[in-house]
Amino acid sequence: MTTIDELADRRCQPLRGAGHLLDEAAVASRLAALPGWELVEDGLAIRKTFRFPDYHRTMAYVNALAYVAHAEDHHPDLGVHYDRAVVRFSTHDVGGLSENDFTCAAKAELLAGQSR
Ligand SMILES: C[C@H](O)[C@H](O)[C@H]1CNC2=NC(N)=NC(=O)C2=N1
Repeated sequence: MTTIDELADRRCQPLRGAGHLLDEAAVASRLAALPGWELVEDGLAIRKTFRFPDYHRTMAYVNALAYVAHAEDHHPDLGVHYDRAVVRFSTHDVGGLSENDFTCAAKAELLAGQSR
């Protein structure tokens, strides 16, 4: 079984090409470690909506996540709203889901501090 800590302890790697796509079983085992994350777009991406009490806290989270994304050189698509942030990961250089998406989703999850 994959745990969220195992995922979050990894560092993103530069990946390019469809050879880095994760297969269905690999996606399923990683997704099971990420509470509230769902597979979207026919399995090409994962997504979660994080809810916050107000705009200030939403922005604090989004900015912290941007810092992590910069450090990992792997970037989420973000929907930013008053009381929530919609975080979507997919690896455009690979054309779908790679290890990097789950590494960063786990970091995004622990950063929100809502899963422990
Ligand atoms: C060179 C650099 O590693 C790549 O351009 C990275 C940057 N961030 C990225 N972010 C995401 N989400 N997918 C990518 O394929 C990707 N590629």
